[in-house]
Amino acid sequence: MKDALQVVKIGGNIIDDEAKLNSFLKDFAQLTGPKILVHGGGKIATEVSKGLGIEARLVDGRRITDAETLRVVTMVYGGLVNKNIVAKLQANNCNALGLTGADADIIPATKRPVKDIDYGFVGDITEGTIPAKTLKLLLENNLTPVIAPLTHDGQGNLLNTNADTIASALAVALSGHFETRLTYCFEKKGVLTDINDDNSVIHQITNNQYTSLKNDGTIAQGMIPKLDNAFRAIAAGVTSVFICHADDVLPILEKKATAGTELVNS
Ligand SMILES: Nc1ncnc2c1ncn2[C@@H]1O[C@H](COP(=O)(O)OP(=O)(O)O)[C@@H](O)[C@H]1O
Ligand SMILES: CC(=O)N[C@@H](CCC(=O)OP(=O)(O)O)C(=O)O
Repeated sequence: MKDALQVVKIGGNIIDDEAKLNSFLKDFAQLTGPKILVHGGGKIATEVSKGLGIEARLVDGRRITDAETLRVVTMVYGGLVNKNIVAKLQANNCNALGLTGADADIIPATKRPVKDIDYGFVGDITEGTIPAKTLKLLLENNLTPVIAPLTHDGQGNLLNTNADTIASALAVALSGHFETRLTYCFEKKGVLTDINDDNSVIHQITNNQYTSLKNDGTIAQGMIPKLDNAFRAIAAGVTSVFICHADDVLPILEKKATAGTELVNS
């Protein structure tokens, strides 16, 4: 049987910590079969903005991206973070290829329309518009795409797009070609009933449980868009979706241990 495609997303709190990032990338490099790594980097973008005297503004976890901030995130996500990850993967014998969504037209998007809030240069991905062809070609040639959270509008403009959304959209687009597994890795053990207790992992979560835990405030902040994206992926044909600690990616995906939170479509 052909290996499943692994789409893995790594979040900003791990990327910001070199030792944790190195350890995660060493594990990721060992995953067998086709794989894609989508990275965030929001924390570093905020620090770099601050250093340049630009105040970072986020609404519901989404960065307001004016022209100056777009320049910062292009440098941070498309340059610094993406190329460092690629170099580290090469050191682990993983033939990585770093891309933004503009490269090879991997992720076309549209600038978010202004409603109550003007998010500026933030891109939304329309369902069914990601051409899977190029990624499929790269994967079939044993390359590992490393995707920065930048998309483009087809008119010469880069757009800033949440990395959790990109991971979900890519997994859905490729699920028509591969059995696809999506894993969100971050700095906690999974979705927790007590955010300060890593032993309170919810091992399986259904859509109904998610709604009630969101309503009572147990699930909050960045976990809300992450779970929205994760449930969208599973409803659209992605075989499995996990949310787990970056240290647990290998045991989970090699099915050697039960860890993290698995999403259940019901
Ligand atoms: N119930 C919960 N379980 C785990 N994390 C939660 C929960 N509710 C809120 N969070 C918060 O969500 C954050 C993850 O979202 P985010 O910061 O967007 O992740 P990432 O590092 O992948 O970008 C966690 O760091 C945590 O502070
Ligand atoms: C539009 C938008 O909010 N884009 C995100 C992209 C980076 C990201 O998603 O990084 P993490 O996964 O580390 O949070 C941002 O600029 O923060």
